[in-house]
Amino acid sequence: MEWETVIGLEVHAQLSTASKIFSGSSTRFGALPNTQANEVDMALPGSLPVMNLGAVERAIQFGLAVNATVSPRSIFARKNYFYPDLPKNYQISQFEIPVVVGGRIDFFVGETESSVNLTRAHLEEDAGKSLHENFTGPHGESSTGIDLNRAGTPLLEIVSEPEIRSAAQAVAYARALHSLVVWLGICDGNMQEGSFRVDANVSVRPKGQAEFGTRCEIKNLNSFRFLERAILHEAQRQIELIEDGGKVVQETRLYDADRDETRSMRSKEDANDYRYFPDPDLPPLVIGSDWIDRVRAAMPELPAQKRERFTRDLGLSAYDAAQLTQDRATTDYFEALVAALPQGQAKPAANWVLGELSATLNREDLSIAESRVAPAALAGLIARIIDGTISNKIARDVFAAMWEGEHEGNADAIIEARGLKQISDSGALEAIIDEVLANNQKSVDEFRSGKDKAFNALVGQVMKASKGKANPGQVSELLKAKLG
Ligand SMILES: Nc1ncnc2c1ncn2[C@@H]1O[C@H](COP(=O)(O)OP(=O)(O)OP(=O)(O)O)[C@@H](O)[C@H]1O
Ligand SMILES: [Mg+2]
Ligand SMILES: [Mg+2]
Repeated sequence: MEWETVIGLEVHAQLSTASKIFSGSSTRFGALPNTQANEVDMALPGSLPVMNLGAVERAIQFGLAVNATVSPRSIFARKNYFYPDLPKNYQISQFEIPVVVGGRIDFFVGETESSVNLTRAHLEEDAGKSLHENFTGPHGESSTGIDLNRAGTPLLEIVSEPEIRSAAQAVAYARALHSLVVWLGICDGNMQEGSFRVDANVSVRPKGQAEFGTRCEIKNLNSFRFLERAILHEAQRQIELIEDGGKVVQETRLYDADRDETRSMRSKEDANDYRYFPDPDLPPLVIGSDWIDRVRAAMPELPAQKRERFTRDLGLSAYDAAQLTQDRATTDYFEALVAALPQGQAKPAANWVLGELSATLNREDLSIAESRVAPAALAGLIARIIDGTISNKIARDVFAAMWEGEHEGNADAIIEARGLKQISDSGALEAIIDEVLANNQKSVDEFRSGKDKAFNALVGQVMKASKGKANPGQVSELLKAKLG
């Protein structure tokens, strides 16, 4: 039987506020345990939560960026459950009316355009952390420590519709979401530190069946690779289970990266298990249109707007535009490069950024902000290709020399010093061509007897004889004239 995987993702993005969502404690990562937990975070009797407007503002930014509805009035609710690192025994979250409703993320899966609708995004607080390592109790027994530094850290939980149909699409969606929140500056995106965590809901159904299968939820995936592996494994597990006559039970599972498998954690609680009810300590969150307008006015140009501008005004393909807007630093670099080039040269600029520059950065494991060739210097190199001084092939060598800092990374100085100027003088070219023709009689004969390939071989020989410096277009013309 052919199976289809159905996936919906819940993403917890930690909002980049300096203090917690309902208290004044710092959210800085890495502090000593419990040095950043005050009476609200510890749930001492009589303490009351106070809304951090910075967190709300970031939620509004997100809502605007994904074309969602920002609720004029949303409600905080208590989600009740017991966990040692949740001192109130409930988490403040939003249930019936979240701050952001709907919205959509557009992205590419490989070179194919795709989009996923969002159900909602709501504000909530994070829990603390249980530390199971290195704790010994008074009688030498092993014990668990509780660190409440993370308790009350602001989260935006972004919930997708169950519209995703493959692990690759899930990863591409999560990457797009990640790059958007980082772009907006509302989340630092640091996955190792847990600033962006993904829960994957996975079910399978026979292809063509309308109803969804029973979902399992794999919690807290903190890398894109784990997300992909976890979904692939979970879908396979469910398919095998059903084909063996079993039934999927709704549950929460854990992905074990070391063993590369998912494992049951607990049977899944439903919403009513949490006994949600409006938190009487917090008034409804009211967001007026004036506030939304102020946030909108202060928003940076969004990746989607840049993409549109790049395709419309610069004539780039949608794919190139998407690649160039994956993060702000790449976009900034590309725009500086285009600005330093004559008009109409966006395409070669894009090719260089996405080609040679990206490859070099990858190889050296550097970010584009750390590029050893600045946009203005790269523009100097591309200008020499455009005016025919050097070929694309030679330009790659010059780029490598610029990268190594030769002649202070100045393309012109390198071309001059290495004598790389393209030979466009027809007298000089003809001399080389005559010699090549004399030495390659076989190719000449083949060409005359109708083998077109032989022509390319001759062009190649001329390029080789000129050490790559011959102007290829001119070589081709001169060759044609001589052979024709
Ligand atoms: N049959 C299904 N198969 C796969 N995904 C599903 C299915 N049904 C729902 N989903 C997805 O599961 C997710 C449910 O998230 P939601 O936050 O609404 O509920 P929850 O997981 O019960 O809540 P929480 O984990 O926050 O307590 C959504 O992303 C939704 O698209
Ligand atoms: Mg959820
Ligand atoms: Mg969930």
